Amino acid sequence: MNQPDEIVIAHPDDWHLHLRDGAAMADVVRHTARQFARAIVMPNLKPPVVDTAQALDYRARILAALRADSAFQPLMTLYLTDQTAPEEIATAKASGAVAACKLYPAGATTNSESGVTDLVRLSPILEAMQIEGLPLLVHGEVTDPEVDIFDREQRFIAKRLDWIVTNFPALKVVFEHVTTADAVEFVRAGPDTLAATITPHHLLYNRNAILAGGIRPHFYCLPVLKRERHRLALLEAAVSGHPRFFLGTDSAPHALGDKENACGCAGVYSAHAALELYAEAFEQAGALDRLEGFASHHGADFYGLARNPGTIRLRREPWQVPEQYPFGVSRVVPLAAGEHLNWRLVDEAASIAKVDAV
Ligand SMILES: NC(=O)N[C@@H](CC(=O)O)C(=O)O
Ligand SMILES: [Zn+2]
Ligand SMILES: [Zn+2]
Repeated sequence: MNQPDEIVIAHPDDWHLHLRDGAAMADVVRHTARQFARAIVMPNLKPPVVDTAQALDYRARILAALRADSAFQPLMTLYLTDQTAPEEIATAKASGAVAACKLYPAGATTNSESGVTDLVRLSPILEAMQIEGLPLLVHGEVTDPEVDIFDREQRFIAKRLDWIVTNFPALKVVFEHVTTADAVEFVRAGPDTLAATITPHHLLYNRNAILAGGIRPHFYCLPVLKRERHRLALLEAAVSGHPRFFLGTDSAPHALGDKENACGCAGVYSAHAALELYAEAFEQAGALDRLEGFASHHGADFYGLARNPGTIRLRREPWQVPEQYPFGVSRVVPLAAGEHLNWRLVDEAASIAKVDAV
């Protein structure tokens, strides 16, 4: 098979990212800024980003943490709660800085304690978002402790997501970090207002990575990795060229001690090598030519934003991923730590900052 040594694609965006805050954020944001032009920044800080004023403050802290020559643009999100006021939606839209609102079912994932407990009572907010044209981003898992953790996404589709899509036909909905064949099918069969992000870890690993041969907390995330059949369905969707599947890393760093713990946190850190990891997955599927649509076109088109000018270049140049990166007062263990990746991002653009390993 013809194996290219270089890939040049339009400057991509990350449509699902956790940057955290403070000193830890300063350490991770440059990893994202050297790869992506823009990113949808998740609002699940402690306390969460629940209104426009907080989103603007957070945005200013992100911009302050970037190198002076960086052109990276954070696209902010609001964290919906039972208390979100419908008026807040118009304020958010008018700010020009808030690109979407995030629905965390209460208790579904990291820092989701303040999330929504009753979807039907959220109707006035969803109505306002539909009118304002603000997309809804969904962590799609039911939280019922009776439901098996491997079935929580699938169950969410029938019990919740279908209801949202049916009742708010003009609302743009992104089913975030999909992990199952069921989710892929639902998005494919759904209207043009429904899209999904796919992470690099769900494309590259199945649930054996967490549990076979020992328990590996750095592969633990939510929704949890699924069996191989689901990984293959995600890979097929990502490389299919379908415009409603696009890149969202869900890069979610936690301090080493919070992962390697008797009750380890959910979240995988992938921002250090996001494009390299996606390139690995697309090459495995023999579909490197589809990477650009997935990484650089589909997301912008769905959000109704301009595609980025400029390009980035990946070279076939095997390199070893560092075991750890700095993370505020701690360290973070990245995805594929110590492993060799075949592709490497070539730093070219003036806006691309060098990031040093530990
Ligand atoms: N994906 C994760 O496992 N964790 C995310 C939250 C989320 O996206 O659900 C985090 O903030 O750590
Ligand atoms: Zn989530
Ligand atoms: Zn996330």
